[in-house]
Amino acid sequence: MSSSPPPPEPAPAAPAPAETAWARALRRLLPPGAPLPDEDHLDYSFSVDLPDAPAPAARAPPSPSAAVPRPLPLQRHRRRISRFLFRAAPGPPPRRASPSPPSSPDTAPTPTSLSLSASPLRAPKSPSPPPPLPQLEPPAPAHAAAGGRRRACARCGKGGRIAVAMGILGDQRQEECLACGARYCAGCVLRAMGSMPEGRKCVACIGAPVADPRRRARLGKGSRLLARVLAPAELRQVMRAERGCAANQVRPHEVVVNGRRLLQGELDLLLGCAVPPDRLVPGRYWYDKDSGLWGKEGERPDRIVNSKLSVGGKLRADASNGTTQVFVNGREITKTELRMLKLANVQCSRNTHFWLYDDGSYEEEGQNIIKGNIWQKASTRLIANLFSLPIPPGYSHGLKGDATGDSGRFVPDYLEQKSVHKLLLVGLEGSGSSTIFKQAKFLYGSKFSSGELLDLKLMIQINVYKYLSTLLEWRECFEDQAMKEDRELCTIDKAAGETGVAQTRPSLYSLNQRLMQFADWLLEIVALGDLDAFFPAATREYAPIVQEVWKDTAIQATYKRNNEFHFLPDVASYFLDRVVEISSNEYEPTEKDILYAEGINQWNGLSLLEFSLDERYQFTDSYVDKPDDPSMLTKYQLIRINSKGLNGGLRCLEMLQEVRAIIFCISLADYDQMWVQGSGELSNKMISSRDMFEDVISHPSFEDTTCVLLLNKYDSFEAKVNRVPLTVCDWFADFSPVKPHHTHQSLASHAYYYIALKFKDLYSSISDRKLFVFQTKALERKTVDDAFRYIREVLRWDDVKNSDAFGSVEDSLCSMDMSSSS
Ligand SMILES: Nc1nc2c(ncn2[C@@H]2O[C@H](COP(=O)(O)OP(=O)(O)OP(=O)(O)O)[C@@H](O)[C@H]2O)c(=O)[nH]1
Ligand SMILES: [Mg+2]
Repeated sequence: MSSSPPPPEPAPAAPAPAETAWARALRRLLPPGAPLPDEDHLDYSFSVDLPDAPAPAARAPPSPSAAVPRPLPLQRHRRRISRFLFRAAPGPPPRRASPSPPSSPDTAPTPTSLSLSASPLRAPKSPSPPPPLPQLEPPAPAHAAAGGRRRACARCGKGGRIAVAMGILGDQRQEECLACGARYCAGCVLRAMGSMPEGRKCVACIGAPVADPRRRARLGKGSRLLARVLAPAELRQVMRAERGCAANQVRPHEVVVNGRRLLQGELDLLLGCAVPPDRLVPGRYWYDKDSGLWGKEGERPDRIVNSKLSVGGKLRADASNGTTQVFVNGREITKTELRMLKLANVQCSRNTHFWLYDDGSYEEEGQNIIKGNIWQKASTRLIANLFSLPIPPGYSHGLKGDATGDSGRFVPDYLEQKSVHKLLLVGLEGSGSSTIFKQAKFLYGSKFSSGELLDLKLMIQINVYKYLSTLLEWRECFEDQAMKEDRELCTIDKAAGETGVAQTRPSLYSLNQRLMQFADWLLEIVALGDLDAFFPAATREYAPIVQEVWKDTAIQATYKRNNEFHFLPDVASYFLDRVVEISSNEYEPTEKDILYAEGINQWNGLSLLEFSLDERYQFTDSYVDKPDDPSMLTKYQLIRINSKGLNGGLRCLEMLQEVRAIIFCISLADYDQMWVQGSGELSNKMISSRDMFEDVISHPSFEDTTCVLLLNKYDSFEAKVNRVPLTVCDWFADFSPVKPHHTHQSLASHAYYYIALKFKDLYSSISDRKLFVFQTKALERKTVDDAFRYIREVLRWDDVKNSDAFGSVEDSLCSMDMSSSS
């Protein structure tokens, strides 16, 4: 908090006398007493939670008696965890920066001001914060702001900047002519554009081409204004005409293929073939007739179109600016293509010349022997997909089932030829990234296949043994500790003159001999790293004894002290309670088991999920003609890499091309947890997450990539933060919340905003972009759905921001959904 500027003081509840209609309406949307945000400095870049929980005590930090376990060098234990033993009491109270002085309401941030700086239009009673979707427009593009009149309606002259600001509340938006760029307000658009036989064009512009190529991005995409003035069926017809009419198509002379301008017949051939270049815009392209590879001049291929089309000139060796000295059909390929071929085990030394055919088969020039088929292997298609190289459409169907797991479900049709937003989901182990992935699969993907379920089942079964071994290790530590104390007592008694031999007695943590034998055996296996090998043969055989050990009073007593140790997930008891059921042959993981399981499959490395989201967004009345045309839906590809996969200097991130957004997942509840870093050092888990976050966002591959931070496990965090002070994490040492009486902000919300701002500050110190933050409880599906819709809005807003740089898309859908955060 200290690093962020002091938030504005809460405004008085009554509206100021000079308030505008805009301000009055906005105030109705805000919680009582909330100050109006500064119109020019709205920040929607993080979601907020205006809690419905009653306010706890006025001064928030919990008492020092809620001591947090601190590291205690107890003894060198023979097993791995002893080094990391912690105990709660007796021991020094948690270290705090200093007893925080009572902060004055003037200087400390108030919950109200926090919420407002975050998202003023957040509905107060929602359990999880929906994306900040005010019906506000983004700030005027630079040219419009400067010119003012530029936004006036070309017919009635009304509008301009203030009217657009009024448009925040709904009814003064404008529509732009695709040809000349004139803008019309809702009242004039139908008169100015008539029946729109070619879509959004002034009557006088009918027949004229779409002058600015950047306006092409809007072709066929509806807008809120049109949705208001036209009936849905009419709007669909207009959008279809806009996409399909001849005048709006690219013109032959605007398209250069292999160094030659196209003729009308060639363009017709290109656009009329079964797999045409998607959304062809004016530009210079190269085309490999034999393989069907197609790309922009000087760049790697970006799609595969029909082969053998007689269009354009001859393919040149330097068409894609390759520098690899490896040639495919006469073109020197790019480094990315070479990397992909190498990973696909295609032998390509320097000066190799290949012939590649449209079915993926290839041969070396002059040898006349087909050496293989590059598209046949699922792994090659995956790699191509990750490198954003195109894949032929024919390969998405028949071979879908030839690999297991999500990473085996490659590339449905749309992935090959249409634009897909790649979302990279990462986070430290246990942050919940795989839970979010699984929720996304439940929400938008297909059902878990039988192969995937089997993987999950094996993973759950083996994890039960891991949980038990963790408990057994801690039991040993506690037993040693208890015996040591007992011996000390005996020594004192002896010194006091009592007779008898000082003998250590079994403690609460002692196991009987039979169980002890099993425990020793299991711990040996774990210590040797053999659990995976010994499993799954032992599952069913040992299930009854695992159950017996779990129910034993010694283990239950150990489990009761689980707040004193780490590395045991909350879900351990959920699965251990059902060990016999889980270990049976017939066991099938339920939906809840799948979510609770830690991971996605046994390898738990890389997983892919392709999906699209329903365009009708709950917080807006945005309109897209989706029902008729599913191809209009934006497609996403969620790529989840677990933290182990990111080890080794994040090298695998270099392979990922064109990632549209990083979704970084952090568990809020990690602030008091410990974590063994790659170096073997023990550190606070939140700080380890922070370090990983820094590494990922400063990776050169993601310089221009949008980042959304998901602060997950808010449920655990809410429960924990009242017990364990946030300040136990050194990074949060200056957290000192103040609770003004007129708000109902809980300590958890305070702490959440504080953490969000810490990350935002960190991000802005590294990047000149804005960090978007969203709160999730990944076990609650709705919050994950909200998170993905939020991410969609962030990306749309990004698009609008970019388009606004060209001054062309003020009226696009996106502009209504997400306002500026700059
Ligand atoms: N209480 C609570 N538990 C959660 C939440 N999200 C995930 N979990 C649980 O936390 C555990 C770890 O979550 P994962 O999704 O496996 O974490 P991860 O980031 O995938 O970690 P790795 O797979 O180990 O890299 C699982 O048992 C989840 O059920 C949450 O929001 N609240
Ligand atoms: Mg996991």
